[in-house]
Amino acid sequence: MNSDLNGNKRKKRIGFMYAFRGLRFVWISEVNFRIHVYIACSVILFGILLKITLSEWLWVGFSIGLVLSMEIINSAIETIIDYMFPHFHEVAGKAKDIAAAAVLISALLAAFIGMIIFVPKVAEYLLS
Ligand SMILES: Nc1ncnc2c1ncn2[C@@H]1O[C@H](COP(=O)(O)OP(=O)(O)OP(=O)(O)O)[C@@H](O)[C@H]1O
Repeated sequence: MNSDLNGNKRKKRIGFMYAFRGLRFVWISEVNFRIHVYIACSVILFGILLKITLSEWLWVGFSIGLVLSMEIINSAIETIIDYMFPHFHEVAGKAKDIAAAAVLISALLAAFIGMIIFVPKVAEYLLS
């Protein structure tokens, strides 16, 4: 019983290592992911400079997490499609386009949330 529990804990720790390996893989191979991380860092910097509120931080954090997660899932889908369809295939293209659409929707939502939070603050700053 006890050894089972310990075994599971060990598996969990190893699972985290696999996740970090996945993160490293996406960072190295996906330029779009790196661009999103740079944008996220800039948004966080702006948030600090413009002193956004706690609830605004929650929306910003949610948006960043959503976009990066979608980008990671998109990369996983692309990886498996590239393996299964090394040559042009209608289904491969369709699946990739659909996965890319998920990233687009999350990025549009993040941009919308970002505009609602930051545009009034930037305008106030510029007019003061
Ligand atoms: N094997 C394929 N068969 C048919 N169409 C494909 C195939 N691979 C890619 N495509 C088409 O080309 C588009 C771009 O594919 P690509 O693999 O370059 O992904 P991407 O969206 O540019 O992402 P990334 O640059 O992160 O790899 C796809 O959305 C799809 O429409």
